[in-house]
Amino acid sequence: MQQRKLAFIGAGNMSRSIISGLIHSGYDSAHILASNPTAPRLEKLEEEFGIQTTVSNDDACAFADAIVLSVKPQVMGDMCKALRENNDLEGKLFISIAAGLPVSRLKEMLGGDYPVVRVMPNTPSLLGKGMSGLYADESISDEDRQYVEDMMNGVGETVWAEKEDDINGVIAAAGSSPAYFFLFLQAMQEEAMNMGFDKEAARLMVQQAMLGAAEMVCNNPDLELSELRAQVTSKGGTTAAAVNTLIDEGLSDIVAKAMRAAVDRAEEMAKQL
Ligand SMILES: NC(=O)C1=CN([C@@H]2O[C@H](COP(=O)(O)OP(=O)(O)OC[C@H]3O[C@@H](n4cnc5c(N)ncnc54)[C@H](OP(=O)(O)O)[C@@H]3O)[C@@H](O)[C@H]2O)C=CC1
Ligand SMILES: O=C(O)[C@@H]1CCC=N1
Repeated sequence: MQQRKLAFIGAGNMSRSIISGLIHSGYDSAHILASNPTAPRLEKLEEEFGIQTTVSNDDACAFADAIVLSVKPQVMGDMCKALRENNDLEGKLFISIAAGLPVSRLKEMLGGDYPVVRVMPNTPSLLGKGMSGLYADESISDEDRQYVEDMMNGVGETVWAEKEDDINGVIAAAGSSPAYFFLFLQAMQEEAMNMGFDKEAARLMVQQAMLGAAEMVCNNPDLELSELRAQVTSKGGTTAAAVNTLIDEGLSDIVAKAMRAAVDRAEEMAKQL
């Protein structure tokens, strides 16, 4: 992997997840810096990963060859405005992980035709189990593409989006989806507690079942998901009773609507911000 000097502007949940994955994949901590207006998050990152930190985005800009724009979409405009007013941005590669902000809008915010690659990661990057969608337009050099791909492969799996709009599909399927799984597990934990298990036992059961199921999916790429389900489902048995309830209550429809809502929200943000 090219060891460029990499700055994260915005040291929140997603930056921490990527930084953790990068450090564990061998990225030199001396080549990573994070900036954030409040110090506590920075102190934690320094302690945990030995990276450099600063409360000044301008110092981050001066340090970096590549800059991950990792603030909330709603503050991106103001943050970029200050960045372009105080710094020479020529020669920097920008990597935006923000939902709903197209490359064209990011270039306007940065005030020039700088190279911008979009990455849509997810928080399991923290454990090197991330899933990221990448998008770069034709102006981005092969070297820059490779750098971003290698960086995100260091923290999980990657797919390139052919069209920029496809990034919104990545948000629905992978960026936001860990939250869907957490919600599903939470509902299962709660029901297990209603059945009399204490909180810890309820959590252990649902998390271990999920982990085993996830590993079965990953270890059997040739088996359809429906086949894995069939292997658990005895005719006239308990699984059939549960699964038929989920199907009859419209689970597929609910999931489709939820994913569509994520895409709609990303499209709405693109118009508003
Ligand atoms: N969380 C996720 O699962 C995913 C998030 N994303 C994207 O990642 C980006 C960050 O999200 P996330 O990490 O969840 O959000 P967080 O709120 O956890 O992190 C944002 C960070 O930005 C800091 N910040 C605010 N203003 C500035 C500024 N002017 N300059 C520098 N830093 C600033 C905040 O500091 P403080 O809180 O101290 O004010 C905070 O630490 C978003 O654009 C989101 O769309 C993409 C994929 C997945
Ligand atoms: O909720 C959000 O907008 C961000 C993008 C994907 C996950 N978190």
